[in-house]
Amino acid sequence: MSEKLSEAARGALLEPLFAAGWSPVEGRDAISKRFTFASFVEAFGWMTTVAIWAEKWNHHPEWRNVYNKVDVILTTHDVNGISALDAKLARKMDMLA
Ligand SMILES: C[C@H](O)[C@H](O)[C@H]1CNC2=NC(N)=NC(=O)C2=N1
Repeated sequence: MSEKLSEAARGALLEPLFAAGWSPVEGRDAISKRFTFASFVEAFGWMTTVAIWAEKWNHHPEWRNVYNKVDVILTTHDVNGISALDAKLARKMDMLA
C-alpha cells in the first residue's frame, strides 16, 4: 500500500520530473505529460511495455492515445494523491520513451 509523500520527499521526487517535462495537473494532486512518437505503432508499442511494468507494480496510469501521442496522468487512487509509485512509473515511462 502506498503512502502520500511528505513535503520534503515530494519535492525531491517531483523536481527532476518537472525538469523532464512532467507538469502538475490543475485541480487534483497528479502529474501529467504528453509523449509524442514517430508513429502509432511506436506509441502503442511503448504503451504495451509500460502496461507490463504497471501490472507488475500494480500501479496503473490514466492515459489516452490518439495516433502517435499519449497523454498520461499519474496519481495514486488509493491515497487520493501523488505517491512514490507515481514517480517510479514516470521515470520508467521516460526511460522507455
Ligand atoms: C486493488 C488494487 O491494488 C488497487 O486498486 C491498485 C491498482 N492500481 C492502481 N493504480 C493507481 N494509479 N493508483 C492506485 O491507487 C492503484 N491501486
